Amino acid sequence: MIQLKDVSYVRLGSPDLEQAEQFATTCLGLQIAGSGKADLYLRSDARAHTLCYTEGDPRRQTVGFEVEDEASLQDAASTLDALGHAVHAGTAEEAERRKVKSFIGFRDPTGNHIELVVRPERSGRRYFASRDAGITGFSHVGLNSTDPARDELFWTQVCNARVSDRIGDIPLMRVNAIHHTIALVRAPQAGIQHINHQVESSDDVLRSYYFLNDKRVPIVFGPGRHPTSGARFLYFSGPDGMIFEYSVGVDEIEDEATHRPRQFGFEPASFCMWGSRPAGMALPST
Ligand SMILES: CC(C)C(=O)/C=C\C(C(=O)O)=C(\O)C(=O)O
Ligand SMILES: [Fe+2]
Repeated sequence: MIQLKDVSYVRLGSPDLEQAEQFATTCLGLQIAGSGKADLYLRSDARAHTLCYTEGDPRRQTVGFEVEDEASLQDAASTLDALGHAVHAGTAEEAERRKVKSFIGFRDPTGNHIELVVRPERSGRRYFASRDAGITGFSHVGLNSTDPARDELFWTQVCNARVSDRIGDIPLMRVNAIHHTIALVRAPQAGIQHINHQVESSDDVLRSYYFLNDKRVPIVFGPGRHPTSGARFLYFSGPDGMIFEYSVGVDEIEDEATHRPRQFGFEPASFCMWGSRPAGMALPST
């Protein structure tokens, strides 16, 4: 079984790196960690980077997950290969661009591009926000799925993800104690459905609501509270239509052995217990 430790980074293609930088620093609040030939690295926590914009097609989206060590990476490559997933062994140059020791790439059953990485770099310097959004770190992703039941089996049986809760057929899955690191949302094609950063307090969520409204950043859901993880949240849209989420107060699963996933209906109240309705997100809005 592939033992995922944590989500590590997201790589997003963008035709306009200047616009991406502007949004990431003045709206989202990430810190520029450097730029390469066609790469813009951004930090949100102690890691050297957690988001990288690369010049190119916005449909090129990748999520990186950390595995324990080189042996685990090689085991993962064999497992995926045996199951018929084409596995790309990252070159030294590609690994350097990702600030990791080594990595492999493959596609999940929907076609999402996934990378497994060993020894992602941390920074000796603390994260210093470009705007005071209160970000404490990159925490989870929503992934599109053309068949959530099939993909849930991939993430839970081929990998070590465990379902914390379900909303309709959307599984919210953890790979460590945090309520979820991956959510699978039904969609017609592969892609990242949303990118979550944790913030320090509910005040940060609400402050950003007013701040982003002032900046004319489209708010697509919230402020609200998820009955699933208990988190207070705000979703807004960034360059190339990518949805970003701030949230605070995500539950931790206290007892791995006894936790049973709860089933929530596929209805607005399951996404927000305060009554906020998603607008422009592929979720039930009425
Ligand atoms: C998948 C939808 C968008 C969702 O937001 C559902 C719940 C939660 C939560 O319980 O915190 C998320 O943040 C999430 O799954 O991303
Ligand atoms: Fe989320």
